Amino acid sequence: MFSGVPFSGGQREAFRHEASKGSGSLPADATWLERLVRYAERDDLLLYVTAFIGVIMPALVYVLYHKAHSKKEQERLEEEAERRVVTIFYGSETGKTERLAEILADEMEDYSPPIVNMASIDPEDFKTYKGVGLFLISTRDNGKPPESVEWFMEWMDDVDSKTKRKANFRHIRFCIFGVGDSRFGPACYNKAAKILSRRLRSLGAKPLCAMAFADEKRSTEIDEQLRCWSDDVCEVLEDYITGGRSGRQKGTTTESEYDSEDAKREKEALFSKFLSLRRRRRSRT
Ligand SMILES: Cc1cc2nc3c(=O)[nH]c(=O)nc-3n(C[C@H](O)[C@H](O)[C@H](O)COP(=O)(O)O)c2cc1C
Repeated sequence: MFSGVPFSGGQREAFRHEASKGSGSLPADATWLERLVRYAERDDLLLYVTAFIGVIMPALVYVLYHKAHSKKEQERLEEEAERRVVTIFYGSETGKTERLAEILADEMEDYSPPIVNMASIDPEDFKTYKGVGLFLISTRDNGKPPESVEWFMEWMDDVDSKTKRKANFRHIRFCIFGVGDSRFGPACYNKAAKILSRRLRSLGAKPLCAMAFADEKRSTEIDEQLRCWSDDVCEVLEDYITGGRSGRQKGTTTESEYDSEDAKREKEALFSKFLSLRRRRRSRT
């Protein structure tokens, strides 16, 4: 019986036929699924199919996982790159602030910031901006912003009242340098810069540093006042760009700090002190 003589081809076929009969012929009312399974069982088809799935599925899962992961990583890198973009926005009535914007761009050449006149901002582009905005804005008659920029200020107010949420500009970080003259009185002094700051914050944008005001009344030239500010900004920017990914970074001013009148006065006083110290140091050399 166990002579090792293999079955002949005819015997094997007959055996298979018997086996298939033995596994039970399907009842007449068998469902299509049962028929399909029975059909697949024949000639080891089911075995091949399951073996194939067993090999292919893990490979497929691996490929899909890898693809999803690398897409996420790419998105993260793109977001990071957008966060590092620095743009100088200016609003100017007679051109002085525009000139300051050019000086600032030179001072910050490491960041190669483009200079954008706020009068020609595209609102749709601005809505998707995720970088740092350095805003330079002057104030004209009775605390008004430059005429060419009025629409932008109103648009920000409008977006705010329409969306009623702070999501839109939450990625934007900003620093503001107001250009004005304190001889126009405290109510009007650098009022446009103050309004701009309020509007940006009400839309969710976050200040990176305390607002600074150039005062034409000071004996220090406004160019020099700007240069002092840009030194501060460079430091804060470096912190921001190389530092934490979100929330408060070193040098970031929280809203409450920013809002506090005392803090503002203190910073103004410090800025003036800093300017006169620097002036004295320069005159000595
Ligand atoms: C007619 C006139 C009105 C001004 N009104 C204000 C004012 O209300 N508040 C303020 O801080 N500065 C005021 N300033 C000072 C300007 O903001 C300052 O001269 C500034 O450098 C102008 O910059 P710009 O040429 O970029 O607009 C006024 C200047 C002029 C000539």
